Amino acid sequence: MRVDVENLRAHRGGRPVITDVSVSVPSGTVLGLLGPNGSGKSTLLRAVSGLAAPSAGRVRFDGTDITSLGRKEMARRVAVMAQEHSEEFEIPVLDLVLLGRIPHGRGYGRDSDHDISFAQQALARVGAAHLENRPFSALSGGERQRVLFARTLTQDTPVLVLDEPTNHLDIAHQLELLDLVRATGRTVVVALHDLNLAARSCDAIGVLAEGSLLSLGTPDEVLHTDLVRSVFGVESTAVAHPRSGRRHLLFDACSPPKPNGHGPTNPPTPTEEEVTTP
Ligand SMILES: Nc1ncnc2c1ncn2[C@@H]1O[C@H](COP(=O)(O)OP(=O)(O)OP(=O)(O)O)[C@@H](O)[C@H]1O
Repeated sequence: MRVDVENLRAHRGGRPVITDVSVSVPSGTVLGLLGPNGSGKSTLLRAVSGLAAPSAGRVRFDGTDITSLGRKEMARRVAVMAQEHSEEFEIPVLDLVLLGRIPHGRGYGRDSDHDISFAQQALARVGAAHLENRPFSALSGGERQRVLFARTLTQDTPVLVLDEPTNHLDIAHQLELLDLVRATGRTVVVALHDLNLAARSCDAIGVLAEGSLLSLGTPDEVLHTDLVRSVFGVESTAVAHPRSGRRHLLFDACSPPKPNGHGPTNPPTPTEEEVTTP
């Protein structure tokens, strides 16, 4: 399912936080959103998933304006993994994951064998099958994150919206989760903070700064040392990964702040040697 964001603007707390963002995500591809804290990634994801109405512009799924879709129709098209979750549920993990089946007609009666098997398979895919009878509230941060991703998979939607899904995960589980995201073949919009992980796992990268889409393209097109300096205020060196050949950024130090103390300096002429990927 194709996702188109057209001239989107969004306010939070009465303040504009997304200004005129347009981006298209072809069916079955992964768009990674990068940007400093507060740059508007979560706000954009909330608009894409229909959780918050934009102040202008629109989001289309396969050409259909999502404002014309009912709640259940949306829930069959897009599953969301939010950054913050207040679920201190005492309920067993399997029951929490089964909530993902609600848009597919499950009432509040008994779960069907098909739904249970679907949820168990999702738990197995995220390496959490052994947790199915544990109370969700008694899990570690990383275990919760994997269970919540299993619930997202269990919703079985063509679009996934994931807000920092690798939070709390150890490195093996970060790589596993993002490989799994790709392997689903769904259309994915995912906010990430790790630039190299994003480069490894996304077809396209969009960089947000102060609510604007500053750069959009393939990871190799976007992730350059000058962009990293100007957006994140960090000096870096780009090298070719010795095994994959992919562009990999090594981070050195924060750039000196501007004289007014706000943010990084304007990018000077790059001094780092940049190794071009083959
Ligand atoms: N509930 C809210 N009320 C008022 N302002 C908000 C609210 N939530 C977010 N904001 C503001 O909107 C702006 C964008 O926030 P958003 O959460 O979209 O950024 P983000 O890029 O996802 O940040 P992070 O990387 O820290 O998760 C920030 O300036 C933030 O302070």
